[in-house]
Amino acid sequence: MLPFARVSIIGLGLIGSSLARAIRAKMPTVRITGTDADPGVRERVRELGLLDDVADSPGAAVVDADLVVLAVPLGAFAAVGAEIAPELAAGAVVSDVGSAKQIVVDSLGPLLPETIHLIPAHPVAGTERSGPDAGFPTLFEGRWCIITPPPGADETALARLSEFWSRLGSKVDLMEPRHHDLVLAVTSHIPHLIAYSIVGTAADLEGVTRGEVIKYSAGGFRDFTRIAASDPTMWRDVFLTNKDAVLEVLGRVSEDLAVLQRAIRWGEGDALFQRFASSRDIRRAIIDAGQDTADPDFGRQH
Ligand SMILES: NC(=O)C1=CN([C@@H]2O[C@H](COP(=O)(O)OP(=O)(O)OC[C@H]3O[C@@H](n4cnc5c(N)ncnc54)[C@H](O)[C@@H]3O)[C@@H](O)[C@H]2O)C=CC1
Ligand SMILES: O=C(O)C(=O)Cc1ccc(O)cc1
Repeated sequence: MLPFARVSIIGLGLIGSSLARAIRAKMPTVRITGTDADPGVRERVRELGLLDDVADSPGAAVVDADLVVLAVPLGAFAAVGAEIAPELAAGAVVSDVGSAKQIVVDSLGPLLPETIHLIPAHPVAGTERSGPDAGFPTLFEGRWCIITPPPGADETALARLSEFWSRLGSKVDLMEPRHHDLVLAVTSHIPHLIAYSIVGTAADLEGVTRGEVIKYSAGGFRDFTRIAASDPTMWRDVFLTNKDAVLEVLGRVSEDLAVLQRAIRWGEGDALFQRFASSRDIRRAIIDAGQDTADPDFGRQH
């Protein structure tokens, strides 16, 4: 039996539209409704035929749904929560795909009626692109989905959401929300911050023209520009909502950079070598774990 029969998706950009496509592909009998604040996005999703019904408001989109998934930037969660709360069917599961998790419990929890089960989740899968045309049905295949149930969460609701993501091809892990935020600060949020920073530095550097940066960009810089092309609204909200963990990790990154700076200044080749050699080990471990999405074999190992 399917874990959910009527799924509603609020926010139909990269992740929301990928979710709709994946549900269509893996659970074709599920009825999918949803909405987006942008009328142009609603129109495009209607043209693409991704949903059974595109509603004009979040309230109308969630009526009768047994699973509601918020796929909007984290800064919009409280507003969406307030709009859907009065319309939710008793017993519905409310979940999300947000990149930070404690904020979801804090912002949505107090707004939802007692009959509703809040089970936040984060598919650790995405790209630097946004909008409904950027979505694709295989986005979640072979990727982790981290579920962060609040203390005392309903076991049946949790099991149904785990089954839902498994059917979409994801590997499911459970984590405490604050721990998720610390782990993702180091593996995703700080790397994005460094990319935004280094691309900004290159653009502002006196004595090097923008034309030279573009013409002579080596692979490393090009990889940073891909990440730094990610959606500014989404990432502004990630840093504002995962502030504590990001600042904690950023403090460590600054200290470690200062150590490297000092080693370069004093010609400490051994220290640089040791550091670079242990970083290479982490890269190899990622490839061995089948987590390198640039690998042409990615997905085949799963
Ligand atoms: N982009 C990525 O690679 C990943 C993003 N996420 C999370 O997924 C969520 C959505 O991100 P994307 O799909 O990438 O962004 P996106 O920009 O492609 O789509 C977001 C959509 O939400 C809509 N929206 C904004 N405020 C709204 C509101 N109040 N009511 C209804 N719709 C509203 C926008 O019009 C837009 O179409 C974010 O919370 C992000 O943290 C999670 C995993 C990966
Ligand atoms: O495109 C990339 O490199 C990403 O890192 C995608 C991504 C962005 C945000 C998430 O919460 C999860 C994955």
